[in-house]
Amino acid sequence: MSLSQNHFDVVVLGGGTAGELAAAELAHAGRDVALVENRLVGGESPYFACVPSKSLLLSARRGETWELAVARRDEVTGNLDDGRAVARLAEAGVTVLRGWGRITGPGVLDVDGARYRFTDLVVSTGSEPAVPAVEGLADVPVWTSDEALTVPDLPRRLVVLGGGPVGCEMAQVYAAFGSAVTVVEASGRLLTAEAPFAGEILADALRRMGVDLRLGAEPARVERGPGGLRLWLSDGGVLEADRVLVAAGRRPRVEGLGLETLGLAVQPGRPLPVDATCHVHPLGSSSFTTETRVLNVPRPGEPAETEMRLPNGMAPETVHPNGTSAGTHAVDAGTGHPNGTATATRQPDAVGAGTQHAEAMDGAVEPSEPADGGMGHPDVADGGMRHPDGVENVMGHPGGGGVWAAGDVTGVARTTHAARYQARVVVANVLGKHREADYRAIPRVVYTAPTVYAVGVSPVLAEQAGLRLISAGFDLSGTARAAVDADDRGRVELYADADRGLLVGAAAVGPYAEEWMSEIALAIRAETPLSLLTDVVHAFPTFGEAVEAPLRELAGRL
Ligand SMILES: Cc1cc2nc3c(=O)[nH]c(=O)nc-3n(C[C@H](O)[C@H](O)[C@H](O)COP(=O)(O)OP(=O)(O)OC[C@H]3O[C@@H](n4cnc5c(N)ncnc54)[C@H](O)[C@@H]3O)c2cc1C
Ligand SMILES: NC(=O)c1ccc[n+]([C@@H]2O[C@H](COP(=O)([O-])OP(=O)(O)OC[C@H]3O[C@@H](n4cnc5c(N)ncnc54)[C@H](O)[C@@H]3O)[C@@H](O)[C@H]2O)c1
Repeated sequence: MSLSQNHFDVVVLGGGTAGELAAAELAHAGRDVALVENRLVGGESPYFACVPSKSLLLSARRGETWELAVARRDEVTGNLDDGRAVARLAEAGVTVLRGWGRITGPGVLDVDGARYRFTDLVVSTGSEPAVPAVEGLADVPVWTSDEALTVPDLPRRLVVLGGGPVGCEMAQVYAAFGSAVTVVEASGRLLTAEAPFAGEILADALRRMGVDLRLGAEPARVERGPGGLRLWLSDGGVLEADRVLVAAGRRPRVEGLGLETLGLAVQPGRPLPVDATCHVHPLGSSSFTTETRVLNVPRPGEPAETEMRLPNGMAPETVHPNGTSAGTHAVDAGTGHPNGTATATRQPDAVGAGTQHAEAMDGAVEPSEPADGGMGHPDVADGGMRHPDGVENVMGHPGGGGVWAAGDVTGVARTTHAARYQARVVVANVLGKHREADYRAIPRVVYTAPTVYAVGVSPVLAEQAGLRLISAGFDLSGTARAAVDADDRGRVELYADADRGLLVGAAAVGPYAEEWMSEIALAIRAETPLSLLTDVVHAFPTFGEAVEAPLRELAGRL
């Protein structure tokens, strides 16, 4: 039972991929949950990011017209109507609070002037585009991916700032439909975080489409010229454009949330630091770095982070040894919503009447983020335990409640699948079933043609972390499938940790690499011995056969 009429067991701040999933699963598990969303329930992925970009890329591959591509894109994004998503949450028993949510003190939430109370808080506020400080840029109309993926315009000349995943996908889309595209990338190559061969093959594919790549340059100044926009580059080049698309990275959304009132030292544009359970720590108290998250091994000179490791053979979800009786949390798991009706009459403190429930219940088209989209049945059992490590100090609740975070706001992995994974970790821990995230094998995919797939440790990361890698590669042109498909662009590289004798990373460029490389993600995550991997038989003729030779080579060298 709730402590009072305006009290929720859990408030989920931000209703994107992570928030939607966490809210639905916690409600399924019987918790009294409110989800606060300022824009569209579903967040970036179904409306402004993954789904529209993949739809446009597919239309480009099929050779459709721009008009057809835009119509198809708008259909799969449900014409930006989140009614169906809201209805699904209501059915799960989640109260959707529309507006900007802000924490005003321990256990207190303000949503546009209405006040609520809560025990646990899940921060899933996502990220926003980072706009570089370039003279004149703020004075001219620019696109971010939000506009590039929602408007019907096809600029004649498009300059894309940034050659990361967003910049490369968008450059390919607009070039395919006829825009004259220039990509300005500050570093010397595309996809700088990945193995160099990946960016090189992609650069070649984009150049063949007519994309002008200005690598190692950045804009120094932008201004309106007589016939459009003019950009002066750091390398002396000058570009004319009708539109500038900023794809220069994203910043975790941590400002204006009131997290400081919980004792959290929020830094603008910096991720909320979380531990392996996705529990938020005050800055400085967490020693986790991106490198150690991905590597799960200590960097030279760093103490081992045993929390992040999984003992051999142990499943990732384990019951915490201390977790069986720590809870004095005032939640009655038996009073959840049988079918979503219980939340419809909730009154906020500052609002006298009216419902705070989902607004738009009758949306037309289902945004097509695949699979359970946050509405799947919870994959964790209920429990009465609380997080054991001092959460009450942060929240000011003697005896219960924690601050958790999932998705882009954590700065970890920053993909939809990672957001969902972290949301599940949060759900388990809020329910008192200790679960730790393992980020060793989260795939990173750029859905261009050819596709770029990477997982685990990249050569760049290994160098930063001082890890000794042994690598072996194979060109897709060596497979029979490439001959059959008349498409021989691509390559696979596999990376093993020389000291541990294990496969720890991989990169592949090629048609549908995101599908046939999944087994490598499993091999990395499961720490499958190379001797076993070399015994796996692949169907003939497939691109998947390309991993066999490098696996044998690595096994022979280790
Ligand atoms: C162009 C582009 C393409 C991408 N393509 C892919 C892809 O193909 N595959 C992939 O895996 N990933 C892709 N990504 C990344 C993916 O979109 C994100 O990792 C994912 O959407 C993050 O989900 P999230 O729940 O953390 O945040 P979001 O989906 O951003 O949700 C956060 C939500 O919180 C709301 N919010 C924030 N603060 C408040 C507040 N105070 N009160 C109320 N509401 C608030 C926001 O309105 C938003 O709806 C892409 C990203 C971009 C930009
Ligand atoms: N398919 C996918 O999974 C997918 C697709 C798109 C985006 N995403 C996610 O979206 C996030 C954002 O992607 P992104 O590509 O915007 O960011 P990014 O940080 O990956 O890449 C940004 C690029 O912009 C460059 N840059 C920065 N400032 C610049 C400047 N002033 N001039 C020129 N270049 C500049 C950087 O060197 C970098 O290469 C990523 O975290 C990514 O994981 C995922």
